[in-house]
Amino acid sequence: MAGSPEQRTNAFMEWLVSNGGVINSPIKLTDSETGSGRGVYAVGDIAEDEVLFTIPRSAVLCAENSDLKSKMISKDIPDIKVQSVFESSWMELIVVMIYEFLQGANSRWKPYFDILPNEFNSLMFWSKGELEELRGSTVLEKIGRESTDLGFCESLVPVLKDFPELFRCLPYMRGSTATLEPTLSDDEIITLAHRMGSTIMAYAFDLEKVSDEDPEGDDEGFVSDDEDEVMPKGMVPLADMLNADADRNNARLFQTESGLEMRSTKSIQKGEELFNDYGPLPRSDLLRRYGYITDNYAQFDVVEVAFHNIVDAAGGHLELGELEARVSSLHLTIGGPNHTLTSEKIQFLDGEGLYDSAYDLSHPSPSSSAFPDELLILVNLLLLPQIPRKLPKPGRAPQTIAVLRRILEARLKEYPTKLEDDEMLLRDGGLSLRRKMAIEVRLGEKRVLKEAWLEIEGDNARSEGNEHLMDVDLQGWGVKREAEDCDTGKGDMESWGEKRRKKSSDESQ
Ligand SMILES: C[S@@+](CC[C@H](N)C(=O)[O-])C[C@H]1O[C@@H](n2cnc3c(N)ncnc32)[C@H](O)[C@@H]1O
Repeated sequence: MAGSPEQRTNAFMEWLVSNGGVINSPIKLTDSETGSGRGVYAVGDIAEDEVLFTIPRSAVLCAENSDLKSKMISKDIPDIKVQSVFESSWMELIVVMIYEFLQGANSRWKPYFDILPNEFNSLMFWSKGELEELRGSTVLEKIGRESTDLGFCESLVPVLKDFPELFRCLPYMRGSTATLEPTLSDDEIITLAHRMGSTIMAYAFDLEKVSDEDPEGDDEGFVSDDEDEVMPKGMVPLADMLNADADRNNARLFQTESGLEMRSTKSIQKGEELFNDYGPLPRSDLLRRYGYITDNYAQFDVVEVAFHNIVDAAGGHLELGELEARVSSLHLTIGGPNHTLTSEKIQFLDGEGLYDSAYDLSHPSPSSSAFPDELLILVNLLLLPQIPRKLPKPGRAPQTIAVLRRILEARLKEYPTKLEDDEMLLRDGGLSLRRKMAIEVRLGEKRVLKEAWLEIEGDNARSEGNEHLMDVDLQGWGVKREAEDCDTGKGDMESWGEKRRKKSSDESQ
C-alpha cells in the first residue's frame, strides 16, 4: 500500500468525488486521535437534518457494480456450484471483494481498498488463549471460526480454483516468493475470505431496493448478522468511515433510488465527530463484530441463559423427555391432537413468543425487569404440577424466585473469575488491549447477573411483606419496581397469547 495514511485518505477522497460522490457539508475524513482509526469530523457547524454527503449507487462496491458475476456465470452453462456462491449475500460480496482486491490497480475501487483495514480485533481473529478470557460469555459460541472455515473450504475454495485467471495472487502478497505460481493456495483463499468477511461485518450496509417515495428505508442500515438475510450487501465508501458510540450518534444513512445520503440527525458543532448508529449492541457482540468496545455500550450488556439450564434449575432432576411430555401435552391442549413433532411444539411456543434456545437477562431499569416475561412464563410452566389449560402468567411466586436464584447461581459459576477479581484486574492496569476488552465484557455480564440478583432479592422481600427491605437493598441499582409489576403468580391461568392479542388490539386503536 503506497503512501502515508494521510496521503491515502486524500487519494480516497479525490477518487470518491471523481466517482460522483458529493460532499455537501463542512466535514473531513481524518485519523482519529482516540485510537478508533479514521473518522469523520465536522470542520464547521452543521444543522440538524443536513445532507452531509451523497454517494451514487454506482460507486458502491457490490456484486451489481462489479463485472465478476458476468465473468463467472455463463447463461449457456449454468454452474450450480458457482450460482450457489451468488445466492448468499454474504458469500457474494466476499467473492466480489476478493476479486476486486486482487485486480489491484485495475480495480475501480483501488483507492478505497487502500484505506480499508487488513488487521482486525474482532473475535474471529483472537487466539485460543485470548478467547479463554471470555469464558462464561456465550459470545464464544457465536464466533463460529471452525464452521466458517469449513464453509469457505467447501463452497468457496473449489469455485475460486475453477477460475484461476480471475483470482491470481498479487505479487506483494507473498513477499520474496512473488515470482512463483500466481494461483492462490487454499490457505490464501481462506485468509482473504476472512479478511473480506470481517470487513463486511464491520463496514458493509444492507442495500435496500427503494423508490424515491420511500427514502426512509431501514432502521439501522448496517449489515444484519442474519445468515438468511437476502438483501444484497454493499460497501458504501465514506459512509462506512463513521465510527459509532451508542447514544452519541448524530448521523444516519438514508437510501434513495438515486443514491445514498448521509444526513445529520442532530445539530453538530465544529470539531465534533460524526457518529453513525451500529445499533443497541451488547459489548460482547460489539467486540465480536467490530473489535472494539466503549463504556457507552455497557447499558446494552446481556447475559444469555440457555433453555436447558432453565429446565435444570426449574426441575433439578427434570429429564428432557419429561419436559417434552409437558410441552407436548400443552401443545395438545391448545393446538389439537395431531401436533406431535418436537419441531412443531417448539414452533408453537415460538409463535407465542415463548420458546427460545436462550433468554437474555439485561440491566433492569425503573420500568423494566432483568428477566424477560418469556423466561418467567417458562419457569412458571415448568413448576406447575399439572398441564394447564392456558399458559401461565409471568408472575413471581416464591417458587419462581427460588428457580431464578438457581439460574443466576449456575450461570455465575460458568465464569472462572469473580466480579471483584475482574474489577481489581482493571484497576491494576497494564493489560493488553484485547485482554482489557475481554475483562470488561465478562465483568459487564457479571454486573447484569448481580443486578438481576438484587432485583429478585427485592421481590422476595416484597412477597414476604417486607417491602421496606427492597428499598434499602436496591438503592443505587435503580431496580425499584412499581407495585403492580410485582405479580406473585396468582391468576396463573390467564393466557399469554390472549394478553398479547389484547395488547396488539389496544395498540391498533
Ligand atoms: C465502520 S468502520 C469505521 C471506520 C474505521 N474507524 C476506519 O478507520 O476504517 C468500523 C470500525 O471502526 C472502529 N470503531 C468504530 N467506532 C469506534 C469507537 N467508538 N471506538 C473505537 N473504535 C471504533 C472499529 O475498529 C470498527 O470495526
